[in-house]
Amino acid sequence: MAATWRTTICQSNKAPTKYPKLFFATKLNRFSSHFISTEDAYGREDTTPEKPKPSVYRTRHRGMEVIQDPFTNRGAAFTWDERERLGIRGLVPPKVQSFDIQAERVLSRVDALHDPLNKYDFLVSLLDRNETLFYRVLIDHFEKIAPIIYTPTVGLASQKSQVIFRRPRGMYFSKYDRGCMNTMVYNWPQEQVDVIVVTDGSRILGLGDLGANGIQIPIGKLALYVAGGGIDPRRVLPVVLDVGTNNEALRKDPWYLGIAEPRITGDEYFRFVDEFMEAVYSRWPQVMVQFEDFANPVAYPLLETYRDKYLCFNDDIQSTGSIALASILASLRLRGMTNREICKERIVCVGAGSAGLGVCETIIQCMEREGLRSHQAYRQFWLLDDKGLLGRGRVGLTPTQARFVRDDLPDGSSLEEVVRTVKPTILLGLSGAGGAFTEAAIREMAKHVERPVIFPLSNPVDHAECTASQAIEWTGGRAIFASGSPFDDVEYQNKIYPITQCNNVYNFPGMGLAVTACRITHITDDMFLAAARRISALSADHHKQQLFPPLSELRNVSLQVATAVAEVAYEDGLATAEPPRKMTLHQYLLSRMWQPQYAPLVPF
Ligand SMILES: NC(=O)C1=CN([C@@H]2O[C@H](COP(=O)(O)OP(=O)(O)OC[C@H]3O[C@@H](n4cnc5c(N)ncnc54)[C@H](O)[C@@H]3O)[C@@H](O)[C@H]2O)C=CC1
Ligand SMILES: CC(=O)C(=O)O
Ligand SMILES: [Mg+2]
Repeated sequence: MAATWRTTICQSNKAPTKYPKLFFATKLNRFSSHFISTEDAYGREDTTPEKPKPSVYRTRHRGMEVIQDPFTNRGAAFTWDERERLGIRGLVPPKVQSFDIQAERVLSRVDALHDPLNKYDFLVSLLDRNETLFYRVLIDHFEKIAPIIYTPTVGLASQKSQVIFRRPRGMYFSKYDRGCMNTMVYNWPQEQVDVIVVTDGSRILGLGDLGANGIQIPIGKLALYVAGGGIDPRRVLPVVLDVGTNNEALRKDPWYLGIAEPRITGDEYFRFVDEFMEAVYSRWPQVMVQFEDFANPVAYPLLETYRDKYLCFNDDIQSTGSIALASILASLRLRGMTNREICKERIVCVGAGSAGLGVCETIIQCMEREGLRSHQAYRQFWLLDDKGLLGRGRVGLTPTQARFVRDDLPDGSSLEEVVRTVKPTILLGLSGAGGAFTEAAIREMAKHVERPVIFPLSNPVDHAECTASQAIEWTGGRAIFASGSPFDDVEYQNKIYPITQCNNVYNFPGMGLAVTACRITHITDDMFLAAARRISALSADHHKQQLFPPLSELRNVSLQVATAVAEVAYEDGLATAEPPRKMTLHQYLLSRMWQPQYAPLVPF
């Protein structure tokens, strides 16, 4: 983060008379051709998509401060005017390098590195130096860069966080900060924050309790909010709640940067989170909070406590539910069926934690809207956890799990037994247990259905319940496959099978854009359902067997999600911003997307 934070953005639509040359020197770079809207990074101007109006960045920094602030730094790309006016002449190499060349150089450095963790380290250090360039490269090369700053490599980075630590990013609230959080939030240098992603590190991807190392996940998610949803990078805040860790190896590691004590639990834990939420909303009443990677025993209670009180959602429960539903709806289309036929699906879900339950509950909401009664919808599901099928007689279930208890098979039945009896049409994996979809189970499933839908959604890659090639091979090429982490396309019997990534990244950036731009006051299940339907409708013939567009189209998908969410919000009276009359909702949201551009940098 920058040493000082005095840069602001000029909101003016008028050419600043003082610096006419600079203003007219502004060029639209190639992002503009895709996302022509406004060059105002905060997007508050009443600009039309057809007539982008350039803005300028104004800064109070001078000299080295300009270079050390990642929001104003441009490396060797400062123009001569900027060098002159900001006092940096002689502090940067004499050649004015173009943004394109800079991006090319970054990409070649990434390609030259072989170890994924080194790539991660290189990219995060770029983020620390030059945010605009980082986002330019990420947006232009989502498919290459996202797997480094997001799953799977972010998992490795979380495990090694104490080794690769360079400088802090985001905020840490520890159990020793109790009583101080109300004042601590004012230590964050930005006046405005639109999105907070917070974790307590208790269930990081499928890797378990990683304590304060979990901070890498909010950092990665927020990078995708910016790149995918066009959220202003100055207005995002990654947070870790360090309530201790039950990971003994971390506690014993002298390099570990968190509190090396067991986690606080029960009322003490919930009071801690309460203090955090109150502190955050006392400073930023309109911020959206995303709960991320909280272990199941606390994830649902936290969501239930706060969903009506604050502007918040749980990514693993709600966004994952939305994207999994989108994948299923898209698979219906591939199978030549209508959305209504979702009611006939027999769904086996391996994993009955936050994500598994969130996904199944979202599908049930969709089935209900397609005409099934609630109890009928629940009958279409068979859930397994680490003890096997959730059956009658099982003790210790949460209220949500208890709704899925079956009495047609014994409690604890294995996946193979369940598949043999149930003959599922859809097999979901949200267990974090790599390899949980056995060859026997998948071959058995493939005996009974023409197009088995197989979604091992656990992250990172080696925690997926099966690989893409296993699913394709064991079903003789008939599987409709999607995975949580990216897999390469599969070649099987001289045919290429493109692989869809089914990850909540297709959902949350668009949610953030809609909430921020339309000032949505409350996030509802209907918004997630609308997002799912919109994403599923994006599957197109040109994507062949892919269920929806590849990650390279994340920005457009996010815009579609935002539009669907905003439509619901306005209809339900939950959006308070008034988009300019001359714009459609879609145009307005587009105009609000931050773009990585070097707008002319001028002194205050
Ligand atoms: N693709 C995506 O967008 C997302 C994927 N996930 C992934 O889902 C996985 C689970 O996440 P949560 O539900 O939040 O975790 P959780 O800890 O709340 O739940 C895990 C569940 O899996 C069960 N389980 C563990 N080992 C098992 C085994 N061998 N066989 C059957 N069940 C087993 C547990 O009993 C528990 O019910 C993680 O790997 C996570 O990365 C989570 C959110 C989004
Ligand atoms: C993708 C995600 O949120 C998870 O694996 O937890
Ligand atoms: Mg997660």
